[in-house]
Amino acid sequence: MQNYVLNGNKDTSVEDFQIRDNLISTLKERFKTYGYKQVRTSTFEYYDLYSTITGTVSQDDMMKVVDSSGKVLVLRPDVTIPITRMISANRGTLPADLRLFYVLDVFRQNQEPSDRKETTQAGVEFFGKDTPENNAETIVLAIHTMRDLGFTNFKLEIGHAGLFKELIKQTSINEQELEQLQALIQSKNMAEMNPFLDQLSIEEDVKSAIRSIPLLYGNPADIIRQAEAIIQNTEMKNLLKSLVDVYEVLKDYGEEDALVFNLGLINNMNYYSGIIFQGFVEHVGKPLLMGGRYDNLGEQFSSPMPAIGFAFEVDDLLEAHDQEKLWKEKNAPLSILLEYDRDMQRQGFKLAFQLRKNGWQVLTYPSDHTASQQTPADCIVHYRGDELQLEAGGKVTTFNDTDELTGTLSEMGRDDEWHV
Ligand SMILES: N[C@@H](Cc1c[nH]c[nH+]1)C(=O)O
Repeated sequence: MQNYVLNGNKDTSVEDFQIRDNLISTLKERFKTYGYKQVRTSTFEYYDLYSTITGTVSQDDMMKVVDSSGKVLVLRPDVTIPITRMISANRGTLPADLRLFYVLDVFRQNQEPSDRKETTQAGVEFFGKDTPENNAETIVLAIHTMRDLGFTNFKLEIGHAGLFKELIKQTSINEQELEQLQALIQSKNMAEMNPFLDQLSIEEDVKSAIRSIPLLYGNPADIIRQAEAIIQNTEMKNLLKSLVDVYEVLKDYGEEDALVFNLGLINNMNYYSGIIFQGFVEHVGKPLLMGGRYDNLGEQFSSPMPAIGFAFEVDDLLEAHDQEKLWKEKNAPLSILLEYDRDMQRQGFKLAFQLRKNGWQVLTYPSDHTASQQTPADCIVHYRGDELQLEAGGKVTTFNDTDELTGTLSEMGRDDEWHV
């Protein structure tokens, strides 16, 4: 029989959803503490939005649909672009900094058929000037959130989209060669990169600067020193200086240990114009978060809109995390089975209402129900004509009134270790 399961499809079970939900709450709470407010953009967008602007998702990667009038639409392939469009169209020039976050599904057709086509991104976009403080604050938020998620062994790699672009300006290589070169740098494939560069007509010192780019990886202080050797002009000098400035601010946040400079870092999106970064966890080969400055994207809509942002890949975070328990048990409300005698039904429902007001999960059953139908719970409350009893941890306690019962349940609810 056909199983109708799409390649790369992932349904989410009750348990997985709980873990996912806790993870997302953790992200959202942290974003809010840095002043971010949640927004949402439409799932459907005009294909033209992505086909006419530069620095966007590759057209082959977009999932297309046709509406009833024959217009080609795409399922949201990126969030940064529509948010920038939305802000740029509504705000003209920004009167003040604007910090927005989102938790949204992103649809991309990957080369590998087994890859997910639908992923969830939890990200932030900070519309504000390119200053070391703004950039450092955004990076610190990424680090802070990684810590909240319980990751200890992670690194934030920092690079600059402009440095490489500036080097490329010194050459006359075409679009296709550039793509090839970027892929080689990204995979640090020196064995193929050297012969590839040799067959291009590029000046020797620029060539050797490009060659050293993938090697510029490591401790920020060391890399800053080494990078000076590849500087070709004042523009590049200023770009490097801007990275140093951000690094200096990050030191005051006390976060230098989480940082690595990677000047060979190339982010998939082409809209980045300045500092870029990615977050990695030990033993996981792909970045769990990526972001950077994209100061020129707004210009393609109505107005210039300097901005920086990043997004976590929620599905990858879930896979990477080996401490699922941490998320699973956090915030799980106390679950109560309330069994009432049929002639006490009205009072039973009233009690259930009171208990739910405390945020507990309450399931009600008449006391003559079949026990095998019962959903397991942390404890059982028996409400009989003359008695109010709590059955928990193998013990039965009798109460005089519902307030007394609620008091005991509150104590239990606070105790994380508590189980039936
Ligand atoms: N939209 C980027 C991440 C990002 C958010 N803000 C800036 N960059 C991506 O999908 O890779």
